[in-house]
Amino acid sequence: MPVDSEPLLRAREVHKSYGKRSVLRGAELTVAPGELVGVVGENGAGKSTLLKILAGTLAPDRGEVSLAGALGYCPQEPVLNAALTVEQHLRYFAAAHRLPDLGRGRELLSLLGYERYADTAAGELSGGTRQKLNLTLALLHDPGLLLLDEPYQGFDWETYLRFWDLVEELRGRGKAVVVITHLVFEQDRFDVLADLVDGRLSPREAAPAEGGERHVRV
Ligand SMILES: Nc1ncnc2c1ncn2[C@@H]1O[C@H](COP(=O)(O)OP(=O)(O)OP(=O)(O)O)[C@@H](O)[C@H]1O
Repeated sequence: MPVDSEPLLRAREVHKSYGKRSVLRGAELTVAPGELVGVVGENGAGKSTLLKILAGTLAPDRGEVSLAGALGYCPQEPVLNAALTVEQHLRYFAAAHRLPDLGRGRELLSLLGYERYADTAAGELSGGTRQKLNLTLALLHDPGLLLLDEPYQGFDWETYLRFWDLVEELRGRGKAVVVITHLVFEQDRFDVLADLVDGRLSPREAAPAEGGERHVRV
């Protein structure tokens, strides 16, 4: 993706405190179409807080976040209705997004390998399958930007690999993906690793894109 393409996300000078605990102190991030950004940092560094602010579910004390286009957000804790089945969740979210049909939802069920749970209530799903539903709902309306807070927690290995295939497919269509990750071994998948230290993001070495330069614009 050319470095001068219009960003899908731009966060400037984001500050956030919980009481006296100052968590974010001027975090900045810019994400371009097709980019895959990993947010890393110690436990408690403020990664989830940052993602909530980027997603608009938490207000910053100060700073600015601008988004271009539709957003998909997968929070760490699935926000599901225990009494509704997987299929009912798809219907509910498809209606909220005014989608014409459940085609994409069914495709994601198949891609993530949990079609057999379509008629199971969310409250009866395993943790990993609940997470698959969480991810499906974030992806349902085919957003341009995805914010994923440790999206593969509880995934078995095959699903984990399918998840990354899905991310590559999204990137191939110009979608940008921001993922909070703890897994050191997967960090060479990212274009940019944004390390959250002392409330600010700084670029960390990530694997160079094959045959080309890498654009680090944190
Ligand atoms: N609602 C809240 N009220 C008070 N303090 C909070 C709240 N949410 C988070 N914190 C505190 O803010 C800090 C950052 O939390 P956050 O969950 O954003 O970190 P994180 O980097 O995502 O952590 P982890 O890697 O453990 O998931 C922590 O010290 C946490 O205890």
